[in-house]
Order: sequence, then C-alpha cells, then structure tokens
Amino acid sequence: MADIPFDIIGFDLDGTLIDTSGDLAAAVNHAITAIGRPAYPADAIRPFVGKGARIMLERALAASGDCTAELVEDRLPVLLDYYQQNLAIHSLPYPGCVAALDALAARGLRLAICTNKAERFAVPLMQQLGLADRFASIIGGDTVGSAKPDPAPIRAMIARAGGANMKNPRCLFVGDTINDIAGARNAGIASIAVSFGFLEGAVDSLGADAVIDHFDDLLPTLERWPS
Ligand SMILES: O=C(O)COP(=O)(O)O
Ligand SMILES: [Mg+2]
Repeated sequence: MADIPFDIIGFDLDGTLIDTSGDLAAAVNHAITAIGRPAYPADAIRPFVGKGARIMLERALAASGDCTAELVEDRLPVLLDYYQQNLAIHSLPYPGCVAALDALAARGLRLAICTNKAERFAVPLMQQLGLADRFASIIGGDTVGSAKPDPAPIRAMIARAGGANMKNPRCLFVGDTINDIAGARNAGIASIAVSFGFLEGAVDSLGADAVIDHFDDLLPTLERWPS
C-alpha cells in the first residue's frame, strides 16, 4: 500500500463534501419570493455560494432587481431562520464522498472541515447527515473571526484536529472555489480542487496542486502524492 504523506486532510463543505444547493436555494427563495422576486432553481444558486449567507443573498437580490442595504437587513434573518430549520432536506454528500472518507480514516488520516458557512449551520447539518463524528474539527466562517481565504480558520481547523500536538503536521485541503485554494496557499498547505462543486468557470484556473473529478479519485491522488 502506497504511503500517503499527510496527517490531516481538511475539506470545504458546500460544493465539496455536500451538495447543499437545494436547501440553500429553498432558503433564498423563501426570503425573496415573499417580496415578489422570482424563485431560483438550485443550479442558479451555486455561483452565489462561497462567501457566506449574506453575500449569497446580496448576489441573489442583485441578479433579480435592486439590492439595498435595508433589503438585505430585512431579508437575511428570514433566510437564516428558514435555513436553520431546513438544513438537510435536499442536501446530500457527493457520489463516493462517504466511501472516500471511510478509506482515508482507515489509512489513519485525521479528517476536518473548514467552511465559510456559519458554525451553527455547519455542525448540525453534518450531524443530521450522520457524518459529523468523522471529523476531528469543524470550523465555520464565524468560528475564529475570519473566513477563507484568510488562513486563520484553516490553521484553527488543523490545530483543533490534533495538529496542535504534532511537531510538523502535514496537511492538505480539498475545496471547490478560489476561497479554498487561496486559503490553503495562505496557510502554507497543499490543496486539491474538485471539479464537481459550485465553481463556475475553469477549475484549473484555481491553481490547486491537483484536481479531482470524482471522490473515487481522492485516495489514488493522495497515494501518488510526492513525499
Ligand atoms: O456557505 C458558504 O458561502 C460557503 O461555504 P463553503 O466554504 O463550505 O463552500
Ligand atoms: Mg465550497
């Protein structure tokens, strides 16, 4: 069995581990159809995701009319309340995700999450999907006071996943947008971009160290990683 030269593998959540676009779209639509805006299909929400719920709402409002600060302040609590109650109605892990997590854990790797989603959504979402216990740490966009691409949340993810007690923890981050790949680079760690997430445009342009098109490719890609 080929050696994997990492101790901790970190993952982005939305668009990487889990396709959350159906529940995010439902929450946005709940907030904006009440003021006469049209509903978005899940596919149309994907490019709005990546920098937290406020920016997702701003992008959705701006794409269908005006987007004033008052409108955002008025609609954001409605969106967040709805999402908190409906985290995992449509959301599912991407194909092969759970098997890949099992395979990595069986190889002794620690798994962790760093998402720009607020922690109060990220943790119960993973619990409701029955996956939270697989992760040694789950850091949200509001856990440490800054979000990716700032390196601080990725560093906190590593430290809380046991890296704080390791001499030189070897870490890699897997994500779907520039926030993830730039965040990994800013934290000084390697990265893999997934091509099946919420990114619009060419995944190669993210500058990740490798790209995977399916979770089945994750373990072989790590096994081939130069040590
Ligand atoms: O909720 C968001 O905007 C982004 O979440 P992610 O960092 O897990 O992709
Ligand atoms: Mg993402």
